[in-house]
Amino acid sequence: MIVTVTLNPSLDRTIEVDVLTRGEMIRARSARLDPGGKGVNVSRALLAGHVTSTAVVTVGGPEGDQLRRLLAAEGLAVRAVPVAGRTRSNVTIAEPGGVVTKLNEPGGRLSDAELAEVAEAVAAESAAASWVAGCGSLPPGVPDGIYAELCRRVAAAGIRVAIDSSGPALLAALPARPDLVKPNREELAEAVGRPVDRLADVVEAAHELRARGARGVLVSLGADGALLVDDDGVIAGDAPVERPRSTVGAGDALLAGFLAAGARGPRALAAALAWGAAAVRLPASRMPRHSDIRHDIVRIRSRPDLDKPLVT
Ligand SMILES: Nc1ncnc2c1ncn2[C@@H]1O[C@H](COP(=O)(O)OP(=O)(O)OP(=O)(O)O)[C@@H](O)[C@H]1O
Ligand SMILES: O=P(O)(O)OC[C@@]1(O)O[C@H](CO)[C@@H](O)[C@@H]1O
Repeated sequence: MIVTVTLNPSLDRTIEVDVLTRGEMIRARSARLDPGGKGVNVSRALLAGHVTSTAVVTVGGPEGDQLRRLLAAEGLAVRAVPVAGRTRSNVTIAEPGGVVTKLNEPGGRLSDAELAEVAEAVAAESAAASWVAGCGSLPPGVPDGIYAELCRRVAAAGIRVAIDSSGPALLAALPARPDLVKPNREELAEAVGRPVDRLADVVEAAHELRARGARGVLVSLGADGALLVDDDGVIAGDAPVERPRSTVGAGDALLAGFLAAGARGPRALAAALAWGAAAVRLPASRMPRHSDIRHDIVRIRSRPDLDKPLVT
């Protein structure tokens, strides 16, 4: 059983267009609305993969009510914490070939009292959990140290913790020794303050995050696949997708696949890559079901070519 925590969930509207031209009126090909936010997506992917999960989310305003309805329609187990600020709406413009432009709102402000209610909800829901995953950006009013606090509380209860965030929230979480962090290439580069252009740079930066406290580092690298650095060493892999449809939520599917497969070693990395690739072949942030996942396309390398320049 895996608990996810999303402090800044969203309604994700995806609009498919032939081409995005700034300053013009564009007629869309299609539009769809999904429940969103990184932890929400991890729980949706776990549900699709038949892994028990509960999503702890803040919900506010009419958008929050709609988020609850969308999650209920998907059959997700949700612990909704009502808050005064309204749930944000994020927009994705998707062009053919998987090119996406995202517009993410900052989200409604959370008060200290609301954060205390989230902490209570996490404690209540995680009694039987093997992992708690804190995912996504922090809305206004939330201190950068919130994920560090989550790590300490969850670890004290003997439960493992994964953090998928960026910027100061990710940096502040490291000394609290998360069992896993899942930066993408950009987030990793920001965390170490230098560009990450080759696999060797990724390895070096991941080691740096470990030196600062993270026990395991799973770096998602878009079309370049993913790289795992933990106590067992370094492994990398990829799973090519010929016709990407939407990369939105692929990182969340990757993390879900990794946790679902035991979060260690080549087997977990291979599952992560298969789930991530399956998400990329689906529209918007649709999460893959068993029938969408292809394990035969995954290539795992225990001795990756470190000089290889990254393409995405
Ligand atoms: N073009 C692609 N081809 C094949 N696999 C891809 C592609 N893009 C993404 N993936 C898979 O999805 C995983 C996650 O992608 P990415 O690194 O873009 O995550 P992310 O930035 O965290 O995404 P998000 O925040 O939208 O969930 C990659 O590690 C890879 O396994
Ligand atoms: O603004 P954040 O919290 O960094 O990311 C939010 C978000 O872009 O992440 C998910 C995809 O990973 C989407 O469902 C959602 O819109």
